[in-house]
Amino acid sequence: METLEFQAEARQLLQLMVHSIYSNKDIFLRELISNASDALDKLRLAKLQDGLEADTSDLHIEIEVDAEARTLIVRDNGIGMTRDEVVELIGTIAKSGTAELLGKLKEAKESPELIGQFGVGFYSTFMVADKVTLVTHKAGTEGHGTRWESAGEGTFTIDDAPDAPVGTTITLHLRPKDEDDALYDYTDEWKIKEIVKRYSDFISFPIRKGDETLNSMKALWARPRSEVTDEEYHQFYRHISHDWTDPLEIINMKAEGTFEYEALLFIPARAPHDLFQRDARRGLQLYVKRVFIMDDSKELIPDYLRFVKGVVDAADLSLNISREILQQDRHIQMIRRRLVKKVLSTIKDLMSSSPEKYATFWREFGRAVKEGLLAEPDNHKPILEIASFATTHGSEPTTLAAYVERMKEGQEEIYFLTGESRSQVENSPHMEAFQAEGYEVLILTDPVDEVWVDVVPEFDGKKLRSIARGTVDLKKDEEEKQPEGDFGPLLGFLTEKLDERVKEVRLSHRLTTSAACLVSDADDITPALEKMYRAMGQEGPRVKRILELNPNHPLVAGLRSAHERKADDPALPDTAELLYGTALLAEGGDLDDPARFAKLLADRLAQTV
Ligand SMILES: Nc1ncnc2c1ncn2[C@@H]1O[C@H](COP(=O)(O)OP(=O)(O)OP(=O)(O)O)[C@@H](O)[C@H]1O
Repeated sequence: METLEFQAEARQLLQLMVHSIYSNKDIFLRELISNASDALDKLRLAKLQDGLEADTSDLHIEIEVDAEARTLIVRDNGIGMTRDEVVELIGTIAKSGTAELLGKLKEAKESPELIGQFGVGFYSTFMVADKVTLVTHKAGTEGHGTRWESAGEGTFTIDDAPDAPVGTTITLHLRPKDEDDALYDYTDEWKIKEIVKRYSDFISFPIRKGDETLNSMKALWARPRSEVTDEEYHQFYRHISHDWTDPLEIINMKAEGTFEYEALLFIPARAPHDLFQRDARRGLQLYVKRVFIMDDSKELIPDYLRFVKGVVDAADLSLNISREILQQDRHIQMIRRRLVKKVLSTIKDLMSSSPEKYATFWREFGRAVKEGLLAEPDNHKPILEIASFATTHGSEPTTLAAYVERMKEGQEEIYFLTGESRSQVENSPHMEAFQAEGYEVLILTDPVDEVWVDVVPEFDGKKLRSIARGTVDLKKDEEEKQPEGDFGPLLGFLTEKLDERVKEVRLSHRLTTSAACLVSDADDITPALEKMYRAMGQEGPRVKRILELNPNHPLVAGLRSAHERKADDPALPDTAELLYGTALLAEGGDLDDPARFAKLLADRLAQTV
């Protein structure tokens, strides 16, 4: 027999379990049944796909209690574990995010939703037991099995188990019952029945106690929606998603005819902590004729809808289907298209039927959904229809349809400005004329916004237009206040002086109070995008922008007269640089040489005091 130590993080998590932070301790049984069900799925699959020799004629889960000895046993005849697997899977928790979870748990005392998000699984047994024994024998291995035992403190023991049958048996040595602490008598037959019915009814293998089968085993996705309670759906959602919070929306689909499939999808109520982590688990579960085939099937749902959870059960696929074949399978691609369509239309329906749910959805997942504008050009329309954006119109986000409805007479384009934050965008000089003239501007501050706006040309026939690009002329029909004097020579002079930084200096129609601003040419990439490419390691040529001057600003008017009086005034090039630097700072940009700018400014200020 060997005594081993739990890994540090596992130990901390166990501590939390022993000193029970959960108010609901019943769920330990759900976790054990869930693991057993997975093990049964795996055995059936190993036989089917890898030709493992195993008896799968009576796959089941068995529960046994002994009131006197105060033990509860959960047994399965599934895949089992090797000794190494036991040590690794049960003794360590190298799951990503565990450290983060522990940090958060320390702050919040009662936080089942946090635990649910990470799934402590097997360790939850220590809420109700002061000793846990696990005996297991891996299918397909000769010789003895393995016995693992722990009191949930620092260590566990591991030993040979000579006569262990294939599968896993877990014995809980129950703590004394303490109903004030929601610790019930888990040897009580009624309690066991109640828990199984509530949490595990849909499990597709029989859960037996004595001669009785406690669960109905009905595949939830095959039952008509009207016959399934929300509670049943929610438990199933937990089983497949390990998310404690109830889902926001449930989607049933059934296709008959040439290619039959059923799907049960869930839109979660909040984003998982790893939504934007590349290595996160994603994808749906794939079944073929009620037989579990694989988890995390990415082929069934595009990346931008990676938060959708659920099951697809296809009738006409081969049980031997591999991931490689899935990727090319025509039927799978068709199912995927239908699922996308259904998810998008469900969200669209939410917008009118339940605006609150929609708002939650967009807050949690909008950033991911917008990636779809890049990935699926064919779906621009349905994606834009369910999108909403911050706007200068008010503090609530707006849909594009609502924006279009509010467009001023004569306005033909949808205006937007990208930036790092709402306040930066709102205070940008580019905004001035639009605000002064009462045009609504969308405020786009997610990194993905910089990118999709380049590939989406229009919505509802209206062009999407960055107000920091190209020329603007908001007062087409009105008589414009003509600036006094001829700016030609000054503009020529500045264009030459600032040649390394800008491609042109011209007069602006978009400024009302600022002296100057920088704009991109209509077809050039924006500085933010340039920065993103650089951050990804792609060096490109720096794209020069255009400096626009406000002819009605005293500084610009003064500059014009100064240049007129004395074109070779040595102070003028410095002023040009200051003007450029100020414009860059105003939009939140970075100066190339801040020290030089500060010196120029200080020298200039010194002359005025
Ligand atoms: N009855 C069992 N038969 C075979 N393997 C098991 C069994 N119970 C647990 N395991 C193995 O131990 C691993 C850890 O189990 P645990 O319940 O701690 O986490 P999990 O099931 O992976 O995660 P979650 O609880 O979030 O589903 C499982 O992934 C599985 O590989």
